Amino acid sequence: MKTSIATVSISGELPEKLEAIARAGFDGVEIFENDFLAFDGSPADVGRMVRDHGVEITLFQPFRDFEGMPEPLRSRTFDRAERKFDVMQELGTDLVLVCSNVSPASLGGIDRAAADFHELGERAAKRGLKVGYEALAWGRHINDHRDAWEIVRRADHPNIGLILDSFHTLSRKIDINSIRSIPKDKIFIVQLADAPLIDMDLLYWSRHFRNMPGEGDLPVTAFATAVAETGYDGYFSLEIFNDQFRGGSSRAIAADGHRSLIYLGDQARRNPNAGGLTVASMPDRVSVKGVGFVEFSADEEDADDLIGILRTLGFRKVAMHRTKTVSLFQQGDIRILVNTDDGGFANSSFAVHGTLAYAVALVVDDAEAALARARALDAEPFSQPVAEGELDVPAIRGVGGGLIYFLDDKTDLGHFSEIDFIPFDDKAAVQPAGLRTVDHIAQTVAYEEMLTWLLFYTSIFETRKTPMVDIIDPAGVVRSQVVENDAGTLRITLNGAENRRTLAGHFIAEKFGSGVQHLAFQTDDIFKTAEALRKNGFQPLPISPNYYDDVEARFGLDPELTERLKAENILYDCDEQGEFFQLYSGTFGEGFFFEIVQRGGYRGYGAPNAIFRIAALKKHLRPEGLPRE
Ligand SMILES: O=C(O)c1ccc(O)c(O)c1
Ligand SMILES: [Mg+2]
Repeated sequence: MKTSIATVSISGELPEKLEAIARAGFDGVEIFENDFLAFDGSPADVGRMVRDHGVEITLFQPFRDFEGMPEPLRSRTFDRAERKFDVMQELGTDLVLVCSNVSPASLGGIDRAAADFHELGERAAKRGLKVGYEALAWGRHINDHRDAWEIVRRADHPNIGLILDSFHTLSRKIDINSIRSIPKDKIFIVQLADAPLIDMDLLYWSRHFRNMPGEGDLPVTAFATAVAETGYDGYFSLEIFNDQFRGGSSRAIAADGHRSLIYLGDQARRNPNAGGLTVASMPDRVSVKGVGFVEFSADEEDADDLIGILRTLGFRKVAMHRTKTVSLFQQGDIRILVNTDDGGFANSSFAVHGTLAYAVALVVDDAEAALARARALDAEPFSQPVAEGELDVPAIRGVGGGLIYFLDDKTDLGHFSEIDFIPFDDKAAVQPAGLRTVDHIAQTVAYEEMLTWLLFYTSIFETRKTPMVDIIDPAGVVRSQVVENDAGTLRITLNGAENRRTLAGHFIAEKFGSGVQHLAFQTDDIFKTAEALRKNGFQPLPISPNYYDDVEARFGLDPELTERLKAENILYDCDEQGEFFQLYSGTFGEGFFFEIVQRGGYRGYGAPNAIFRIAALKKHLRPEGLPRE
C-alpha cells in the first residue's frame, strides 16, 4: 500500500501544500487542476517541485463532463482531453481522473459511454497515458461505481480503468461486496474519505464535510478491506474536501491524513482476506489499564496553592524524588506529582504555559510496545536525560505538546515510585476522602484540533469515541467528545473551544495552548467523601439553589436526597445503568478544577449538568465576568 493525498485536502498555496505533504511522509500527491492553475509556474515547474520533495504525482484531476456528449460537444470534449494530456506530460504524470458527467447535455447509455472511453483510451495510449473513471454520487447518469465499472469493462481498453472513491460509494450506501469481484489491475487508484453522518444533499456533504478516514462515521476501513481483497496493493489517496481543513494548518492536516492512512492500513491488514496489502506490522492498539500518575509543573508559589487543594482533597505526600524537586501525593490508586524543578521539560512547560498538568502516565501491558505503536502512527517520541539509576520512562508528546508516559508491570517501570523516589512521612493532618482512582481526564483544545486528537487517541489506544455533545457555556458553545475504553480505565473528555469568552476558551487563551483543564476522581460514597472534605477545609463549588428544585422535579427525587445534595453542592444525573453524583472544586489559576464523581453503572459524564457548573465555575474564576474581547 502506498499513501497519497490530493492537494485540495489542505490549506495554502501549492508550494506550502507540497511541503506539508512531503513532510507528513506521503508517497504521492494528486494535483488538483485549480491548485495548479492558481500557481504561476509551468506544469514542468510543478512536476519538478513535487519530485524534489521525493514525492510522486499520482494523478491529475478532475476532467469533467466527458462521456455521453452529443455532437458537436463530443468533439470538443475530446479536444479538451488532448489539451489536458499535454499538461499531464509536462507535469510528469500518466493518470487522469475523469469523474462522471453531470451536464444536462449528456446522454445516457452504458455502451455510448463505453465507446467514448474506448476512443479516449486509444488517444491516451498513443502518449503512454491512462484514464481512470470515477462515479460521482451525483453524476447525471452514472452515480454508482458498479455502473462505472460496467462502462470500463465494456470500454475494454488497457489504458482505461476504474477509480474508486469511498465517499461516493459509502454516502449512497452501495454494497461494498460489489468491489471484491473487480480485477485488481482495472482499479487504477483508490481515493479515500470519511465524513460525519449528516442528512444533507450529497454534493454539499461531499464538498464541505469530508474528513480523514477514522475521523467520521463511514465504514471506510471495511471499504478499503474490500478493495484489498481484490489483491489491490497500490495507492490509497486521500481526497478530502473540508472547509475547516482548507482554513487550517497545512502541516497539522497533512499529518492527520498520514496518520489516518497508516491506521487504516493496519486495520485492513489484520483482516486475513486482505493479507496482500503491504503494510508494516505494528503492535496492537494499546490497552490502558489505568492512569499511573498525573504530573503538574509549577513554581513554588503555585505549588503551595495546589498542594493546599490536594491536601483538602485528602491527598498525602508520600514520597520525594531522589534528585529533583518533585513531590508525590497519593490517595487510593491516584498519584499526583508536583514538579517545581528548575530544569528539564517540566520547567520549560511551566515557562510557556504556567502551572499545568503537563504529563499523564498511562499503565499499559508493555510500555515499549506502546511506544512502538505510537511511533508507527507518527507520534513524536519524547525523552530527556535522567540521572544515573533513575528510570528513562518511554514517552510521547500529546495534547498541547504535553507528555504521555507509558508504565508497565513487566519491567522496573512498575516500580517508578520506589526507584526514582524516597518515601516521605507527611505530618499534615488530612482525612483521606475515599478518592480511589482517576475517573477521567478532561483536555481542552481549540475546536479545530478536536479531530486531530480524536484520531490520535483512537488510532494509538484501544478506545472508541462517543458522539459529540454540545456543552452550553453562557458565552458560547463548547463541543465535547469522549474517548474511552470498555473497562473505563481510560476516559478522556475532549472539549473544543470556539471562542475565548467560554470557560474552555479562556483556559487555552491564558495557558497559551491546549491542556488538561480538569481531573475527575472516583469515590464509592460521595456523601462520605463530602463529609471528609469538609473536615479538611475543602471549598466546594457553590451550585445555584434553583438547580436543586429542577433536579428534584426532573428525576422525581426524594426531597430528603435533594436536601443532602444541596447541602453538599452535589450535582445529580442518571441513565438506564445507574445514578451519577458530581462534586466540584472551585477554580485554580486560569480555570483548572477538580471533580469528584460517584458512578454506579452510569456511563456518561453529566453533560446535562455542565451548563450549571460552568456558570458556577466562571463566577468563581472572575466574579466580575471574563473579559469581553
Ligand atoms: O466534487 C467534485 O466535483 C469531485 C471531483 C473529483 C472527485 O474525485 C470527487 O470525488 C469529487
Ligand atoms: Mg474522488
